[in-house]
Amino acid sequence: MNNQPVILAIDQGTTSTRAILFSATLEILAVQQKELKLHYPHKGWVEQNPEAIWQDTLEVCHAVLEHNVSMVGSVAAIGITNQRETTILWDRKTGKPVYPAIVWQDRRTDIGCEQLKAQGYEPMVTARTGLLFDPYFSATKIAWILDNVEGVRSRAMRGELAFGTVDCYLLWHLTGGKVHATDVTNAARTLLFNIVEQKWDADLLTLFNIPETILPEVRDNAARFGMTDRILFGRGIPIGGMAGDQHAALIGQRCFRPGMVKSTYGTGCFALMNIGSDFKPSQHRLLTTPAYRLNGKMVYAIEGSIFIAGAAIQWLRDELEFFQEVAASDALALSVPDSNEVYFVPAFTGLGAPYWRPDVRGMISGLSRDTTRVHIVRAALEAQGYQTRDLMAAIEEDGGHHAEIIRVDGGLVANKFMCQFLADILNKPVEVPKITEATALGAAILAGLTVDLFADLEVTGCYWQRDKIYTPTITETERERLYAGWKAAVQSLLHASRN
Ligand SMILES: Nc1ncnc2c1ncn2[C@@H]1O[C@H](COP(=O)(O)OP(=O)(O)O)[C@@H](O)[C@H]1O
Ligand SMILES: O=P(O)(O)OC[C@H](O)CO
Repeated sequence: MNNQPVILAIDQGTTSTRAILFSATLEILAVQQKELKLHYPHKGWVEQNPEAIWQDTLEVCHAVLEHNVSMVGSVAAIGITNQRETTILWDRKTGKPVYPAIVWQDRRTDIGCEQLKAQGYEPMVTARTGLLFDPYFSATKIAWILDNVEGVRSRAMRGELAFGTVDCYLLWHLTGGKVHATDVTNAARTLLFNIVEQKWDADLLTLFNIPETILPEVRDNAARFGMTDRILFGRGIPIGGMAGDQHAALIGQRCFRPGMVKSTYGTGCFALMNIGSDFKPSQHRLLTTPAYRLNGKMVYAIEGSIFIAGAAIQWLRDELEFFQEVAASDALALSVPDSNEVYFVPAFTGLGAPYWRPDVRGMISGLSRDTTRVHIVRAALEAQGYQTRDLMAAIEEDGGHHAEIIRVDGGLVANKFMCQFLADILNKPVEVPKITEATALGAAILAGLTVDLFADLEVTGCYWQRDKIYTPTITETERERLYAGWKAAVQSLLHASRN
């Protein structure tokens, strides 16, 4: 019988939805997971069904609690973390979405972003939001729904509709439609939230032609977000933590000191460095974003965003049918000494930082008669290292700190070849924690803070444990030779796409 308090973390990712029960000493007690479908109705469009997102969330929460009935009464708080930027508009009365969720990877608004850039607005937007014009962020997705789905703009103007990223949509449903709120990290990914003044920005709302009536209230990451509707779990449970998945992973990896870096390899890859309490716009086309805000005090991070990481391995599995399980890619990559000069640039949905080219698409180069599928698999895993290397020096310069070590997490870090290659190409040690579910862990920490299971963030540091460390093994000459090949491949792609 377990009478100790436990925390339920909901991690709604792009590829799957997870519910994880954590003990008060932050060990994983139980996990339930369900894969989520992506839909590609047109080239460059990526959508998900919001109702499936909510139903899957409820299903995994019920499953994890049903399998651990003794713990149901012990859930002290819920923490929510989520794929960011993905945009949902729904009817405040019925909860029904007015359109599918437009996923962060969706590129349908790239021309609109180009036009705004050409009109010279980008410096102002970067100074206020830390972001730049790219279809990645929510604002142009919201505007697209308002402008393209019949009747939606007038319903929004009448106050009938609510906008939210996935965290906000889940909170609304978990509280039975009572709370329309988000947290500062998710708000910061919309292009509408001023992260210096920490409020929705009236000029940006005008620029994107978005009515304020649809926006949620913005709260700290550890806050009383509301109680779950009794109908859902038989009793009201406080929702105490909320953060976008990359910010939650920074917390889960305990990167509490300026200069500490984590890189999460899930569907995409996102490397964040904690830069402390001063806002600094990037000089290298990276993003400045809230790391977290607690008791009203903001800590910022510099972020490098890579759109495709694990998704490339899934593509090899599902579309090319190279293997049945993504885990098989590890042994395959290790079965050859190198990638035989093959480079795989996984720009399926454009290139993110530092290139920001929504128009380009993926490329596999260097194919010859003796290329095998194994070389392509290896090149796809190596691409994760190269993409991270593209960001690291810029993150260090923007952040003003040398990163001694990189803490990694996410589904892909189960792949030993990928982790070793990352250490080799970055020329830095790569640390894998015992709990690689850093995202859910971060949400659990935030929820635990609100219900006083932890006095402050720092006390949770003692529960972080390293599982493995990968150290560089290749020579400088080899490292630079490999990286030069990657740079040449990316340049040829960028050049070909411009012509
Ligand atoms: N052993 C592995 N080797 C390579 N890729 C893997 C491995 N295990 C998981 N992945 C990839 O990791 C991704 C899932 O990671 P996860 O952190 O759950 O993602 P998300 O939070 O985006 O849903 C998938 O894209 C999958 O292809
Ligand atoms: O689904 P993930 O874990 O790759 O994360 C998605 C990001 O939050 C998008 O910004």
